[in-house]
Amino acid sequence: MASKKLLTLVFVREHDKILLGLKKRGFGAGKWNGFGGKVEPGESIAEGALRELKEECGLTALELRKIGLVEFEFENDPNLLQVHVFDTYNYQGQITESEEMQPQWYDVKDIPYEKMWLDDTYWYPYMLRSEPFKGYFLYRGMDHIVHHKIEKLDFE
Ligand SMILES: CSc1nc2ncnc(N)c2[nH]1
Repeated sequence: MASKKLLTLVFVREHDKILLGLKKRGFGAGKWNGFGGKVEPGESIAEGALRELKEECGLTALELRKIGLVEFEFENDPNLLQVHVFDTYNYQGQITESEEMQPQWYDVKDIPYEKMWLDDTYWYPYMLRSEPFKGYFLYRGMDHIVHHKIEKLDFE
């Protein structure tokens, strides 16, 4: 029976910069990524996004914008990961390294895609242009995309 796991991903933005975190342990360790994680029982997806952002880098988003949705499946694995992607330009707090993540600002021209998930190069351009999108990626192992699709959405 396939199961759907709800996850969040938040990108903190300045004009031409993006805050990424180097994952220090667990799934995706060693890769740069946005901030996020599992949505816990009893919290909304947005509440989960806010909680993970605060836990992982110390920032509180005062305004979260829904930017997209990315779904992942792995061959021979019944779990579907559904990642809800947000960005924020309006936040407060002190950027703080956590046990999970080492935060660092990047110029959007210098995003280290070679040290990130393969799928990022397909959908970051939509996210960076604030163009709502939906993507789907089927992985074989961790380093090979068998099939993908991506489309623009017209969110409200
Ligand atoms: C291959 S599965 C996957 N999980 C992810 N989490 C966050 N950002 C990604 N690009 C991810 N890809």
